[in-house]
Amino acid sequence: MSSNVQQFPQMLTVAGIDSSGGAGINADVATAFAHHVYPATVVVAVTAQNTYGVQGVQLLEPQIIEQQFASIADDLAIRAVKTGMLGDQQHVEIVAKALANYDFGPIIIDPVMVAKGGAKLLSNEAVTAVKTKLLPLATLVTPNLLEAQQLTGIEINTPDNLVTAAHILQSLGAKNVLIKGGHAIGNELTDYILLANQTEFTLVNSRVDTIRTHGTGDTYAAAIASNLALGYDLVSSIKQAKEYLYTTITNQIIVGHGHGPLNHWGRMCN
Ligand SMILES: Nc1ncnc2c1ncn2[C@@H]1O[C@H](COP(=O)(O)OP(=O)(O)OP(=O)(O)O)[C@@H](O)[C@H]1O
Ligand SMILES: Cc1ncc(CO)c(N)n1
Repeated sequence: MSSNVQQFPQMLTVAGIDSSGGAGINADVATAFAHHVYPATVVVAVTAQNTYGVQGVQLLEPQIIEQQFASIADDLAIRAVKTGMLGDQQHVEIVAKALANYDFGPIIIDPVMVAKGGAKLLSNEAVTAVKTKLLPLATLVTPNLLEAQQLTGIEINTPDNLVTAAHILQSLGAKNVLIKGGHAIGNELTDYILLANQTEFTLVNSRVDTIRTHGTGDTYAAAIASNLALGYDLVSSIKQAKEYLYTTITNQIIVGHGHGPLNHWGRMCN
């Protein structure tokens, strides 16, 4: 019998595992597969979590995190990397050191701070490390409104403040900035993008009336990283990622009783 050999571009996610399968590394892996991209993983944290909230967090020992990076770098050909939940200052620093050391292609930093139910996924002290160690490495940083406020110290309550915050994130070293609007009030959600060449644009979509939005931020960043691994430029990677995300929100699946996960088969339902 003849065999079939195929090659898929490889991406890497550096984040936490969600036992309920909807966010973190689980969302990233599902997103990569849906894009026909092969996902490698560096596990930084294990969470006991469901659609109601986070019940437990365990950060892994530094040595096994460093070993995961080395194992991947020694063997795979990673074309894009994204980071998610990193936990505390020490782990942010370990990850930043590894990302500076190895060439995994474009670096998407999703500065995950708080889970949907309000549980902290990044300690307060770690915010400084994200600013000083991770943002200078970022090809793209993708904060939500609260994360953008924390990182810049700016209260984002007007479109002007939003633009100011994006420029501050650039001055901290992130080349491109995407501030997500999912936490805004109202039925129209706007993401604001400021590119390295100072071009700016927005992506606007209507809010889907659903509580099943567990893992939206992770999925968005993982879809951008997948598109970059496929060879798309940054702007089309962002736009296509947004479309992918929307299909996962509009085609709902029923898992759990709270903030349920997205539907990564969503594209096949349309
Ligand atoms: N109910 C919704 N309907 C449509 N789009 C949504 C909805 N909720 C979130 N989004 C979109 O998902 C993206 C991520 O939104 P958000 O600002 O909530 O990120 P996040 O807080 O990082 O997500 P997470 O809670 O997974 O960490 C945004 O582009 C936002 O417009
Ligand atoms: C492990 C993990 N990473 C990220 C998030 C944010 O969506 C979460 N809830 N859990």
